[in-house]
Amino acid sequence: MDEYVGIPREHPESYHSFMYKHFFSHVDVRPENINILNGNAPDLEAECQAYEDKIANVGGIELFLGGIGPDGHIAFNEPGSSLKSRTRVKTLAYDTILANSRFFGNNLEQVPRMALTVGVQTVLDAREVVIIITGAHKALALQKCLEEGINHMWTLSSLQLHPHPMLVIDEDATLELKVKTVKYFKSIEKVATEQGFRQMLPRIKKRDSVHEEDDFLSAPKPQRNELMLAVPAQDLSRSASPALEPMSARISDDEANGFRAVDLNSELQFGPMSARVAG
Ligand SMILES: N[C@@H]1[C@@H](O)[C@H](O)[C@@H](COP(=O)(O)O)O[C@@H]1O
Repeated sequence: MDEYVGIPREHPESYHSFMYKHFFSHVDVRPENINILNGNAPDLEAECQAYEDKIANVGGIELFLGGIGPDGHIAFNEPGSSLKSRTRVKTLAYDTILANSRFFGNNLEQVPRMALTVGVQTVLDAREVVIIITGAHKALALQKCLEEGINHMWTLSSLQLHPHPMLVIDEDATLELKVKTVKYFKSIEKVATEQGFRQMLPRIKKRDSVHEEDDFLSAPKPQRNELMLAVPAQDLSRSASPALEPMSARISDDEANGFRAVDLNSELQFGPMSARVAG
Protein backbone atom coordinates (compact mmCIF):
# COMPACT_ATOMS: atom_id res chain seq x y z
CA MET A 1 0.00 0.00 0.00
CA ASP A 2 2.95 2.35 0.52
CA GLU A 3 6.69 2.50 -0.06
CA TYR A 4 9.48 4.96 0.53
CA VAL A 5 10.78 6.86 -2.45
CA GLY A 6 14.42 6.40 -3.30
CA ILE A 7 15.64 3.55 -1.14
CA PRO A 8 16.63 0.28 -2.80
CA ARG A 9 14.00 -2.45 -2.79
CA GLU A 10 16.48 -4.70 -0.91
CA HIS A 11 17.00 -2.13 1.85
CA PRO A 12 15.99 -3.82 5.13
CA GLU A 13 13.58 -0.96 5.88
CA SER A 14 11.89 -0.82 2.51
CA TYR A 15 8.26 -1.89 2.60
CA HIS A 16 9.16 -4.53 -0.01
CA SER A 17 11.59 -6.11 2.47
CA PHE A 18 9.19 -5.74 5.38
CA MET A 19 6.30 -7.35 3.58
CA TYR A 20 8.38 -10.26 2.27
CA LYS A 21 9.98 -10.89 5.63
CA HIS A 22 6.82 -10.68 7.75
CA PHE A 23 4.09 -11.78 5.39
CA PHE A 24 4.67 -13.01 1.87
CA SER A 25 7.34 -15.53 2.83
CA HIS A 26 4.86 -17.13 5.24
CA VAL A 27 1.87 -17.49 2.95
CA ASP A 28 1.08 -19.30 -0.25
CA VAL A 29 1.06 -16.43 -2.75
CA ARG A 30 2.32 -16.29 -6.31
CA PRO A 31 4.91 -13.54 -6.87
CA GLU A 32 2.88 -12.18 -9.78
CA ASN A 33 0.01 -11.56 -7.37
CA ILE A 34 2.10 -9.34 -5.12
CA ASN A 35 1.69 -5.66 -5.92
CA ILE A 36 3.81 -3.19 -4.02
CA LEU A 37 4.36 0.35 -5.20
CA ASN A 38 7.76 0.91 -6.75
CA GLY A 39 9.41 3.87 -5.03
CA ASN A 40 12.20 3.79 -7.62
CA ALA A 41 10.00 4.01 -10.70
CA PRO A 42 11.35 6.46 -13.29
CA ASP A 43 7.97 8.22 -13.38
CA LEU A 44 6.45 8.20 -9.91
CA GLU A 45 3.17 9.81 -10.98
CA ALA A 46 2.72 7.17 -13.68
CA GLU A 47 3.53 4.43 -11.15
CA CYS A 48 0.76 5.72 -8.85
CA GLN A 49 -1.76 5.93 -11.67
CA ALA A 50 -0.87 2.41 -12.81
CA TYR A 51 -1.45 1.17 -9.27
CA GLU A 52 -4.94 2.68 -9.16
CA ASP A 53 -5.67 1.19 -12.58
CA LYS A 54 -4.51 -2.22 -11.42
CA ILE A 55 -6.84 -2.05 -8.41
CA ALA A 56 -9.77 -1.02 -10.61
CA ASN A 57 -9.02 -3.76 -13.16
CA VAL A 58 -9.28 -6.52 -10.57
CA GLY A 59 -12.57 -5.15 -9.26
CA GLY A 60 -11.33 -3.21 -6.25
CA ILE A 61 -9.73 -4.09 -2.92
CA GLU A 62 -11.49 -6.79 -0.91
CA LEU A 63 -9.68 -6.25 2.37
CA PHE A 64 -7.44 -3.37 3.30
CA LEU A 65 -5.34 -4.42 6.30
CA GLY A 66 -3.18 -1.69 7.76
CA GLY A 67 -1.99 0.24 10.75
CA ILE A 68 -1.56 3.89 11.67
CA GLY A 69 1.21 6.25 12.60
CA PRO A 70 1.18 8.11 15.94
CA ASP A 71 -0.25 11.09 14.02
CA GLY A 72 -3.21 8.99 12.88
CA HIS A 73 -2.05 8.49 9.30
CA ILE A 74 -3.27 5.47 7.32
CA ALA A 75 -0.74 4.16 4.80
CA PHE A 76 1.30 7.36 4.34
CA ASN A 77 -1.69 9.73 4.27
CA GLU A 78 -0.13 12.34 6.47
CA PRO A 79 -2.10 15.00 8.41
CA GLY A 80 -3.67 17.38 5.94
CA SER A 81 -4.15 14.77 3.22
CA SER A 82 -7.21 15.17 1.07
CA LEU A 83 -9.89 12.76 2.15
CA LYS A 84 -10.59 12.23 -1.57
CA SER A 85 -6.96 11.43 -2.35
CA ARG A 86 -5.83 8.49 -4.46
CA THR A 87 -2.45 6.83 -4.90
CA ARG A 88 0.19 9.52 -5.17
CA VAL A 89 3.57 10.83 -4.05
CA LYS A 90 3.50 12.15 -0.48
CA THR A 91 6.00 14.17 1.50
CA LEU A 92 6.47 12.65 4.95
CA ALA A 93 5.53 14.70 8.01
CA TYR A 94 8.19 15.46 10.60
CA ASP A 95 6.35 13.27 13.16
CA THR A 96 6.60 10.31 10.82
CA ILE A 97 10.25 10.93 10.06
CA LEU A 98 10.87 11.09 13.79
CA ALA A 99 8.85 7.94 14.53
CA ASN A 100 10.47 5.96 11.72
CA SER A 101 14.00 7.12 12.46
CA ARG A 102 14.26 4.17 14.88
CA PHE A 103 14.44 1.95 11.81
CA PHE A 104 17.28 4.03 10.37
CA GLY A 105 19.73 3.99 13.27
CA ASN A 106 17.92 6.90 14.95
CA ASN A 107 19.40 9.13 12.27
CA LEU A 108 16.78 11.56 10.97
CA GLU A 109 18.94 12.26 7.93
CA GLN A 110 18.67 8.63 6.83
CA VAL A 111 14.87 8.58 6.76
CA PRO A 112 13.45 9.06 3.27
CA ARG A 113 11.54 12.32 2.85
CA MET A 114 8.94 11.04 0.43
CA ALA A 115 6.80 7.99 -0.13
CA LEU A 116 4.25 6.58 -2.53
CA THR A 117 0.96 5.75 -0.89
CA VAL A 118 -2.56 4.73 -1.66
CA GLY A 119 -4.94 7.63 -1.01
CA VAL A 120 -7.59 8.00 1.67
CA GLN A 121 -10.29 7.42 -0.93
CA THR A 122 -8.46 4.33 -2.18
CA VAL A 123 -8.77 2.92 1.35
CA LEU A 124 -12.39 3.99 1.71
CA ASP A 125 -13.27 2.17 -1.52
CA ALA A 126 -12.10 -1.17 -0.10
CA ARG A 127 -14.93 -3.49 0.78
CA GLU A 128 -13.55 -4.15 4.25
CA VAL A 129 -10.96 -2.22 6.21
CA VAL A 130 -9.15 -3.65 9.23
CA ILE A 131 -6.69 -1.46 11.10
CA ILE A 132 -4.39 -2.74 13.85
CA ILE A 133 -3.46 -0.18 16.50
CA THR A 134 -1.24 -1.07 19.43
CA GLY A 135 0.66 0.86 22.06
CA ALA A 136 0.22 3.97 24.17
CA HIS A 137 1.98 6.08 21.52
CA LYS A 138 -1.03 5.56 19.24
CA ALA A 139 -3.61 6.31 21.96
CA LEU A 140 -4.09 10.00 21.14
CA ALA A 141 -4.57 9.21 17.44
CA LEU A 142 -7.16 6.58 18.26
CA GLN A 143 -9.01 9.01 20.53
CA LYS A 144 -9.06 11.73 17.87
CA CYS A 145 -10.26 9.35 15.19
CA LEU A 146 -12.88 7.54 17.27
CA GLU A 147 -14.32 10.17 19.58
CA GLU A 148 -13.98 13.27 17.43
CA GLY A 149 -15.18 14.19 13.95
CA ILE A 150 -13.84 13.40 10.50
CA ASN A 151 -10.75 15.51 10.08
CA HIS A 152 -8.03 15.51 7.45
CA MET A 153 -5.47 16.17 10.21
CA TRP A 154 -6.14 12.64 11.54
CA THR A 155 -6.72 10.65 8.38
CA LEU A 156 -7.80 7.46 10.14
CA SER A 157 -10.93 9.41 11.14
CA SER A 158 -12.08 9.09 7.52
CA LEU A 159 -13.09 5.52 8.37
CA GLN A 160 -16.14 7.00 10.05
CA LEU A 161 -17.44 7.15 6.46
CA HIS A 162 -16.75 3.47 5.77
CA PRO A 163 -19.57 0.96 6.19
CA HIS A 164 -17.32 -1.86 7.43
CA PRO A 165 -14.26 -0.66 9.27
CA MET A 166 -12.81 -2.70 12.09
CA LEU A 167 -10.17 -1.47 14.52
CA VAL A 168 -8.19 -4.16 16.31
CA ILE A 169 -6.57 -2.50 19.32
CA ASP A 170 -4.81 -3.37 22.55
CA GLU A 171 -5.49 -1.96 26.02
CA ASP A 172 -2.64 0.57 25.79
CA ALA A 173 -4.13 2.13 22.67
CA THR A 174 -7.34 2.86 24.60
CA LEU A 175 -5.59 5.01 27.21
CA GLU A 176 -6.93 8.33 25.90
CA LEU A 177 -10.49 7.10 25.34
CA LYS A 178 -13.41 7.80 27.65
CA VAL A 179 -14.33 4.90 29.91
CA LYS A 180 -17.81 5.13 28.39
CA THR A 181 -16.43 4.63 24.87
CA VAL A 182 -14.35 1.62 25.84
CA LYS A 183 -17.26 0.06 27.73
CA TYR A 184 -19.59 0.56 24.80
CA PHE A 185 -17.30 -1.03 22.25
CA LYS A 186 -16.57 -3.95 24.57
CA SER A 187 -20.31 -4.45 25.05
CA ILE A 188 -20.99 -4.72 21.31
CA GLU A 189 -19.35 -8.10 20.99
CA LYS A 190 -20.70 -9.34 24.30
CA VAL A 191 -24.29 -8.44 23.50
CA ALA A 192 -24.04 -9.87 19.97
CA THR A 193 -22.76 -13.16 21.36
CA GLU A 194 -25.45 -13.27 24.03
CA GLN A 195 -28.13 -12.55 21.46
CA GLY A 196 -26.78 -15.10 19.02
CA PHE A 197 -25.73 -12.67 16.28
CA ARG A 198 -22.50 -12.72 14.34
CA GLN A 199 -20.76 -9.88 12.57
CA MET A 200 -22.79 -9.31 9.43
CA LEU A 201 -21.52 -8.11 6.06
CA PRO A 202 -23.72 -7.25 3.13
CA ARG A 203 -23.82 -9.51 0.12
CA ILE A 204 -21.55 -7.82 -2.34
CA LYS A 205 -20.46 -9.39 -5.58
CA LYS A 206 -16.85 -10.34 -5.18
CA ARG A 207 -14.15 -11.13 -7.68
CA ASP A 208 -14.33 -14.64 -9.12
CA SER A 209 -11.05 -15.51 -7.48
CA VAL A 210 -12.52 -14.98 -4.02
CA HIS A 211 -13.96 -18.14 -2.50
CA GLU A 212 -15.93 -17.90 0.66
CA GLU A 213 -18.28 -20.15 2.49
CA ASP A 214 -21.70 -18.89 1.50
CA ASP A 215 -22.83 -19.15 5.08
CA PHE A 216 -20.21 -16.64 6.13
CA LEU A 217 -22.17 -13.73 4.74
CA SER A 218 -25.65 -14.89 5.58
CA ALA A 219 -27.94 -12.72 7.61
CA PRO A 220 -27.71 -13.31 11.33
CA LYS A 221 -29.74 -16.22 12.54
CA PRO A 222 -30.85 -15.89 16.10
CA GLN A 223 -29.69 -18.89 18.02
CA ARG A 224 -32.17 -18.27 20.79
CA ASN A 225 -35.85 -17.67 20.68
CA GLU A 226 -36.12 -15.26 23.53
CA LEU A 227 -34.95 -12.19 21.65
CA MET A 228 -37.72 -10.06 23.08
CA LEU A 229 -36.20 -8.12 25.88
CA ALA A 230 -38.33 -8.27 29.01
CA VAL A 231 -39.01 -4.98 30.73
CA PRO A 232 -36.84 -5.18 33.82
CA ALA A 233 -38.77 -5.41 37.08
CA GLN A 234 -38.70 -2.14 38.96
CA ASP A 235 -36.14 -2.22 41.71
CA LEU A 236 -37.91 -0.38 44.51
CA SER A 237 -35.01 -0.73 46.90
CA ARG A 238 -33.07 1.68 44.68
CA SER A 239 -35.71 4.39 44.64
CA ALA A 240 -33.47 7.42 44.93
CA SER A 241 -36.14 10.01 45.59
CA PRO A 242 -38.72 8.84 48.16
CA ALA A 243 -41.97 10.79 47.95
CA LEU A 244 -41.81 13.69 50.35
CA GLU A 245 -44.87 14.70 52.40
CA PRO A 246 -45.30 17.60 54.80
CA MET A 247 -44.65 16.84 58.45
CA SER A 248 -48.21 17.89 59.29
CA ALA A 249 -49.54 15.04 57.16
CA ARG A 250 -47.75 12.51 59.30
CA ILE A 251 -48.94 13.77 62.72
CA SER A 252 -52.59 13.66 63.71
CA ASP A 253 -54.13 16.66 65.47
CA ASP A 254 -54.53 14.61 68.70
CA GLU A 255 -50.87 13.64 68.68
CA ALA A 256 -49.90 17.22 68.06
CA ASN A 257 -52.06 18.44 70.96
CA GLY A 258 -50.43 15.86 73.27
CA PHE A 259 -47.02 17.40 72.88
CA ARG A 260 -45.80 19.28 75.92
CA ALA A 261 -46.26 22.92 75.31
CA VAL A 262 -42.92 24.53 75.21
CA ASP A 263 -42.38 27.86 76.85
CA LEU A 264 -39.83 29.17 74.44
CA ASN A 265 -39.13 32.13 76.67
CA SER A 266 -38.01 29.99 79.59
CA GLU A 267 -36.41 27.26 77.47
CA LEU A 268 -34.27 29.71 75.61
CA GLN A 269 -33.27 31.92 78.54
CA PHE A 270 -29.52 32.32 78.51
CA GLY A 271 -28.03 32.96 81.94
CA PRO A 272 -24.85 34.98 82.34
CA MET A 273 -21.56 33.03 82.41
CA SER A 274 -21.04 34.11 86.06
CA ALA A 275 -24.19 32.22 87.09
CA ARG A 276 -22.63 28.95 85.93
CA VAL A 277 -19.27 29.38 87.57
CA ALA A 278 -19.01 28.33 91.26
CA GLY A 279 -17.63 30.84 93.75
N1 LIG B 1 3.38 4.07 6.68
C1 LIG B 1 3.29 3.00 7.60
C2 LIG B 1 1.85 2.68 7.81
O1 LIG B 1 1.31 2.22 6.58
C3 LIG B 1 1.70 1.59 8.83
O2 LIG B 1 0.35 1.40 9.07
C4 LIG B 1 2.39 1.95 10.12
C5 LIG B 1 2.35 0.77 11.06
O3 LIG B 1 2.95 1.07 12.24
P1 LIG B 1 3.09 -0.04 13.39
O4 LIG B 1 4.02 -1.07 12.84
O5 LIG B 1 3.64 0.72 14.55
O6 LIG B 1 1.73 -0.59 13.63
O7 LIG B 1 3.73 2.27 9.86
C6 LIG B 1 3.95 3.31 8.92
O8 LIG B 1 3.49 4.48 9.45
